[in-house]
Amino acid sequence: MTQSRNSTAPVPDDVPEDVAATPLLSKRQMLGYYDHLRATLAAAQASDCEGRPFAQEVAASLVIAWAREVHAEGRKLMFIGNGGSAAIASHMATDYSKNGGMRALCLNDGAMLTCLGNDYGYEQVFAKQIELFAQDGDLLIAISSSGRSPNILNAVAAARVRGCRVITLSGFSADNPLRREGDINFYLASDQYGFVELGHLTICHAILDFACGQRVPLPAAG
Ligand SMILES: O=C(CO)[C@@H](O)[C@H](O)[C@H](O)[C@H](O)COP(=O)(O)O
Repeated sequence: MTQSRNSTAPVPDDVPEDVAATPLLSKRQMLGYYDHLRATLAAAQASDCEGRPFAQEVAASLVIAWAREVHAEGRKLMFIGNGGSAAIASHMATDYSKNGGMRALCLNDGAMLTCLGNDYGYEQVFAKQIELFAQDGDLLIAISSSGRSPNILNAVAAARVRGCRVITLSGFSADNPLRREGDINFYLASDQYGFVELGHLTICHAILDFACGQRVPLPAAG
């Protein structure tokens, strides 16, 4: 065992040379990242379409109530996002269906995306699917870190035409356009994809876990 250069943590002898030669992450750096993520999440903002602020827990409770209502009325949840947010959309559609017992899907099918992108342009890939599949009373969950992706904004507009309710999750600039478009808008004040994406995933997952009655240890008072 040797010692890493910027930490007191021992490095196993069998670590490959090229890894050992790379400056190692310090535990302080790792904890700093985790702390920053927690602080970003704790400060997450939620508002309605007029920009009136909600407490995070009120917004989360409303989402649970709406998701149950949508299901009871035979309607569905639709998740959309690009890149890392597409992965969140897939993950959430799976979990809201399997664990939450709701009709939930994501609009990420590869053949559909390439077809619509090729035929109508990438800016229409979600809007066209909403025109095809959305019903009055469905709930669209639109996830975009920048809050500026045209295909997400177009999808929200298409969902309105169809009579869907909309929940948005965004980040980066506080005046990003998506943040004004949902009935409920979650916003994370960070300009880094990692924090915004992890934050969005955490918010969506926490809402589902609470909806499923999962017990979570409460933080110490004070
Ligand atoms: O993490 C990253 C950025 O490095 C990507 O996966 C990211 O999700 C993609 O660049 C997306 O296209 C970003 O779109 P959006 O979330 O800002 O709407």
